[in-house]
Amino acid sequence: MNQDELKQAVGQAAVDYIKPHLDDDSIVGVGTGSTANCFIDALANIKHLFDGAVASSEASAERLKSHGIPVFDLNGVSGMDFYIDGADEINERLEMIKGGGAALTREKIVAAVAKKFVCVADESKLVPMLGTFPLPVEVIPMARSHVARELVKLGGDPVWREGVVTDNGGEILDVHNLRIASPMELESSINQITGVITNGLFAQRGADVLLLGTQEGVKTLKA
Ligand SMILES: O=C(CO)[C@H](O)[C@H](O)COP(=O)(O)O
Repeated sequence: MNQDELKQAVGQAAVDYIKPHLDDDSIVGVGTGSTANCFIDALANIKHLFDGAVASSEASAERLKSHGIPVFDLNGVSGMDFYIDGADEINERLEMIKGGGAALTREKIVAAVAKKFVCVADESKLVPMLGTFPLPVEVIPMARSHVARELVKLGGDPVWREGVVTDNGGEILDVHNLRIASPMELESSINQITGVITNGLFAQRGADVLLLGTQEGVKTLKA
C-alpha cells in the first residue's frame, strides 16, 4: 500500500473504532490534515449515527459541511468522547509533534475537551525520538522575533513560516534541530515564553490510542 492508501485505511479504522460508542447526541472532535481528511470522508458514511462534529480548523469544518455533517462551535458543546487527528511525529509513549498544517492551537483545545484522543497515522510518523520534524510554535505576530531569540536559547533553530497566518491570526515559527528527550518539560518551557500562543508538542495531553497504518495492516497501540 502507498502512503495515501495507509491514510485511508487508518481513517476507516478510526470510524470502526468509534462507531460502537456513537449515539444521537454524540459530538465527534475532528482534527486537521490529510489523514484527518481521510477520517472525515469515512465518517460521512455513518453521519446518521451521531449529532455532529467540532472541527480544529476552518478547512476541516468546510470538509465536514461538504459531506452534510453539522459543525458545532466548541463553546456550545459540553464535551465529547473522541477526538481524532493525525500527527507529524509520534513516539511509543504516544507523545506527538503536531502543527504541520498550522492548526496546532485549535487542535490542542479540542483535544483537551475530548475524553479520548485517537491518533491516526501511517507508519512513517512513528519515531524513536521527537524532533526530526521541525516543531511548530504559534506566536502573536508582534512577538515573533522575541520568541525566536528565546527559542535559540533553548537550543533550536527557529524559521518563520512566512506568509502563513493561522485561523487565530497567529504566525508560525518552525523550530529545527531539537532533539526532544523530555517532551513534557520542553512543552512547558516553550509555552512560558511571552508571546507564544502554544507549541506543537502534545505530551501533557498525548494520544490515548494510536491507529497506525502499516504494510501488515492497521495496528492499535495504547498509551
Ligand atoms: O497537526 C496537524 C495539522 O496542524 C496534522 O495533524 C499533521 O500535520 C499531520 O498531517 P497529515 O495527516 O497531513 O500528515
